Amino acid sequence: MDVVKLDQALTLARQVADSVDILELGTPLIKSEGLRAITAIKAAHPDKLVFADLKTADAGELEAGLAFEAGADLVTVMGAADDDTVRGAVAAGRKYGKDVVADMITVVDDRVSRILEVSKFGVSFVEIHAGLDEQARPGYTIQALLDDGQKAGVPFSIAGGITVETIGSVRAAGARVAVAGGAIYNAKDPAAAAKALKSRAS
Ligand SMILES: O=C([C@H](O)CO)[C@H](O)[C@H](O)COP(=O)(O)O
Repeated sequence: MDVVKLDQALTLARQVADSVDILELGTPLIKSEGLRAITAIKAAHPDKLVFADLKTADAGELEAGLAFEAGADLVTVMGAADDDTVRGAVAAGRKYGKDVVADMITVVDDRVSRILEVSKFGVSFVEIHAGLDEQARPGYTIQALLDDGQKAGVPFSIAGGITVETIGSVRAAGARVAVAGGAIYNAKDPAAAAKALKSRAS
């Protein structure tokens, strides 16, 4: 949910809840509304996994711990961060019994090697991710993300402009989680868009 107001996020979450397993709070939403957004979404949807896309770049244990205290079930730490930042976030995950995901956004050169390194630090999975700015460049496709997921051979999610046309290939590549943002929140009918994505992913 890359909306920036909590009320928008609560509305969106309610619209799509029947079709999603995880509610992910995008980084802009957390920056705009703070950790209270995590608490509010979890309170409204206690049956869903709440994923706080912190994209932590430093102080991994501290930041991940703050999000877990607020109610997050999963948080992201930057895969490009210092090894000890990733390890710190994983330590917080172990303390709270929750999951840490290494977001591989910005890791482009030799991404598979870094995926294999961070996987050894105990993250639950890696997110192979092309951010909104990378997606906006001409010629962008999701294929390079899928190829690296298959090459790495470790649990992974894909984020990078997944659509109803591409979500089947994400599943076929073996992804554990498909993260869909704009395909849902930019749709005229987010509930119908989420339902269509789910039907193509199952
Ligand atoms: O993580 C994301 C981005 O960096 C802004 O927070 C997006 O939520 C993620 O890329 C999924 O959104 P779409 O790419 O629009 O599907």
